[in-house]
Amino acid sequence: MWERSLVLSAPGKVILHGEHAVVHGKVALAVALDLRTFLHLRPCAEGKVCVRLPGVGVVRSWDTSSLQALRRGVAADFDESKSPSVEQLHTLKEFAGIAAGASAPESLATLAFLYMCLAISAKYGDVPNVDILVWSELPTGAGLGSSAAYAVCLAAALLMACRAISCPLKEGESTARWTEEELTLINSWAFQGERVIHGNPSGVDNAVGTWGGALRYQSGKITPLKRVPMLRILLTNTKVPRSTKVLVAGVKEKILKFPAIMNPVLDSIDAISQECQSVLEAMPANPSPEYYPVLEELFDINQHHLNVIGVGHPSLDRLCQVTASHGLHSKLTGAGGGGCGITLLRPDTSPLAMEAAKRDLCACGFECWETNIGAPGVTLHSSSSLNAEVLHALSES
Ligand SMILES: Nc1ncnc2c1ncn2[C@@H]1O[C@H](COP(=O)(O)OP(=O)(O)OP(=O)(O)O)[C@@H](O)[C@H]1O
Ligand SMILES: C[C@@](O)(CCO)CC(=O)[O-]
Ligand SMILES: [Mg+2]
Repeated sequence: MWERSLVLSAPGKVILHGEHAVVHGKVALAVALDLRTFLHLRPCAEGKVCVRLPGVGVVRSWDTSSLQALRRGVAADFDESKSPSVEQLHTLKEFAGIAAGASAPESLATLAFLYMCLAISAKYGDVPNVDILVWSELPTGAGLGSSAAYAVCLAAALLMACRAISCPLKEGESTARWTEEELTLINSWAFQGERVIHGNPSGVDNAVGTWGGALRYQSGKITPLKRVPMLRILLTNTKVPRSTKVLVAGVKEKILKFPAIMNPVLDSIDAISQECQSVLEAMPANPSPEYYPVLEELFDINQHHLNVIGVGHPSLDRLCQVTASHGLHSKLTGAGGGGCGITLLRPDTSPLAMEAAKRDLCACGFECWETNIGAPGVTLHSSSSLNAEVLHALSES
């Protein structure tokens, strides 16, 4: 029963290779991060739907009856296989008082919630009386899949509230996950949320948010990597804001303008992803340094390609130069244009060298931290299993 208060979470992601190219049918390799978005779901007694999104400054509530009426007005063709239409989004924007061309985080987050709430409930029953709070350990709009983690959490919560999927947490368990079939449904609705936020997503980010681990993604086909070695990755946030939607649209424009020049670059990125996959799958769990030169060279080549397709940024160039001065190799991750970069740490990278690199990166105004990759996908938590920080966020709400 979901009627009690529940907390669920989904991880962010790091794309090792294939960002942008994956939107055009090429291979991407992506891994789940140990930074998560959390959603607290509880029933709202007074016939209301309440949403609080402190990360983007949204506190909204609507009468369930007004959403039900709105749904009747736009619902005819809601389906998880159909893109949200311009007309549907226009109607939802008018209802929520969002300006036509608004692209601010709070507008997109509200629109994605409204779309998913109406579309999911249109398919599975009435608009549920829910109170939803979302908060995140992920920086918003920095290339770590915050939009997908948000959409995956919303999809799982709303599907549970509409009883389209089970509540898998048993008495005495601290965490639980859904069946493959249920995860497939969560993923397909999360993709719709990503469509509202991104325009034309490939689906790789929501796939990682749903399944977690490390995977290869191509045109909707999700293949878990056979073996993933313990990779140490330094994440650096340049703190330069950017929008995935705008960057993805810019790449499309460039491909249309210079197809003979850009398509070979996308093919080369595809080959990089495939080469990287072969290397990773051949590496032992605790790899020795001899595997690293190839991985480092692939980072360097891909970073040049990403600059060619127009998603670089001076802050990312700086990040690469600073780490190179410490013998480390970096590339942007996610949509680029600012946001985050990843630096490959070798097993023989000394703590001293890493501290020196971190100090120089921080001196540029960047924030950096070492991460663990391969985290679990969307998960339901019992309140006793939540860590102190999560409980604190809950008690503040
Ligand atoms: N915690 C959150 N609460 C509500 N909305 C969020 C949250 N995190 C992200 N979003 C939504 O996602 C948008 C950011 O998505 P965007 O795709 O541009 O960046 P990203 O997902 O962090 O990076 P990338 O897509 O490159 O991995 C925000 O504008 C907001 O609408
Ligand atoms: C830039 C992009 O390839 C990754 C964003 O994390 C967009 C997408 O795949 O939807
Ligand atoms: Mg995103």
